[in-house]
Amino acid sequence: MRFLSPQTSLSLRSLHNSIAPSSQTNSFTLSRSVAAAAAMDSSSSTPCKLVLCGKSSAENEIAKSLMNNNSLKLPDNVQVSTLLHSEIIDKQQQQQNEESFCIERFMNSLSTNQFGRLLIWSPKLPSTHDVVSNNFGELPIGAVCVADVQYKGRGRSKNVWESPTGCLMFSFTVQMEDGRVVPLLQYVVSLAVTEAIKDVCDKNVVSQDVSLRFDSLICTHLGVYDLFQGLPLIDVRIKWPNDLYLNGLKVGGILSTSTYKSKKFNVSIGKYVSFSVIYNCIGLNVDNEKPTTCLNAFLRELSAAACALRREDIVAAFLNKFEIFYDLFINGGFQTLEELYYKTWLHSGQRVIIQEKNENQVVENVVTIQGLTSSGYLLAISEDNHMCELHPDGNRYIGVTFPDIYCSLG
Ligand SMILES: O=C(O)CCCC[C@@H]1SC[C@@H]2NC(=O)N[C@@H]21
Repeated sequence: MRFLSPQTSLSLRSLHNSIAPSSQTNSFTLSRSVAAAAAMDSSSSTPCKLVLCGKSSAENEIAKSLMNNNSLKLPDNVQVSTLLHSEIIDKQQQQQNEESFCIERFMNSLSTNQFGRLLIWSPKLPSTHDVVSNNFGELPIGAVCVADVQYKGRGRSKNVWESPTGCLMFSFTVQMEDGRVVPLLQYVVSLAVTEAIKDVCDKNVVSQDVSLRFDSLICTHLGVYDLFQGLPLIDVRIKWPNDLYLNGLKVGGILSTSTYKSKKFNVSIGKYVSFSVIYNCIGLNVDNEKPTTCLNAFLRELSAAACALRREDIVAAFLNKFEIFYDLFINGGFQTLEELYYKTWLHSGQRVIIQEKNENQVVENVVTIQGLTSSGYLLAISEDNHMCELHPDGNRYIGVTFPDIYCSLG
């Protein structure tokens, strides 16, 4: 493994142009300031509505106590109004609003033992990340927060995440004791998103009519459909470390943050333990074509008769998938998912140029991406057979076309 000195600044670009450059204009993480985004919220004086719903009576009891004790808080003194889904009288009216998240539909598709069993839904809030991170102590692990609109959406590298209707935006928590594997969890999340989208496409077969089946047959013949029946598979791919790409365009992203909690008393095992809490946040453009593309626009291009994907189905399928993957990851390590991960990411065998900047000189080296290192960075091999580790560099753009990663300390 080659180790590079801290002073060395390396940038990296692909030799192939198979992936669109990750520029600030074709992603959702536009560099508008968070303050400007917050100022856009004209209704900040009205309380933020949080609707709680449990999968079973156990989680509904937790929901009731959160509401009765006014436990849920938001930063910046944003007022919160907590409601129980079971007590909303105008449920029927809500369901008629096509754009609103259908809680019943989500709960019916959810089949997990832990993740997503307590749902917090809001028609409009600052950021789902703020809800799960500010209320960690109150919420059961795995509680999920979904918003129809965010007015203070966060992207990585302090970017703003544009969060209009049609974008699926949700966050949930995970608690882990082994800090060494925490950096790999975000890859489990990415993989669960791409697999969930495939699952939803597969399952939609039951709702298709005869004409779509006929359509599907023709397309299968043409090689567009992966399955004899079912919606065309939407092949969302992972652009390391945390972007989701469809047809060369960014369609979603993952933001994972973590905090370390030292020596808390664990009642169930009767001893003090240290652990990390990871806030996993997902933004996926399901139904809004701006500024790049969305899953449903892609589907419509494949088949005019295809049913649109619904956010409720995707979040539920994600949590179902994530629970299975998380179990494999915790019990067998990331290697249990590695093969699938490498099939899904965009980088296997990709040749990239590393630019090493030393004072005024730029030296270029070609390396080939091999996979991930045990700590979750990119493992690459140079033409003279030296291994090196490539680190992400947020959105820094160093005058090269691809990607937004560069090589730093090994
Ligand atoms: O920069 C990225 O690509 C990651 C974007 C993550 C956006 C999601 S949307 C739901 C959650 N709430 C936020 O404020 N951000 C994340």
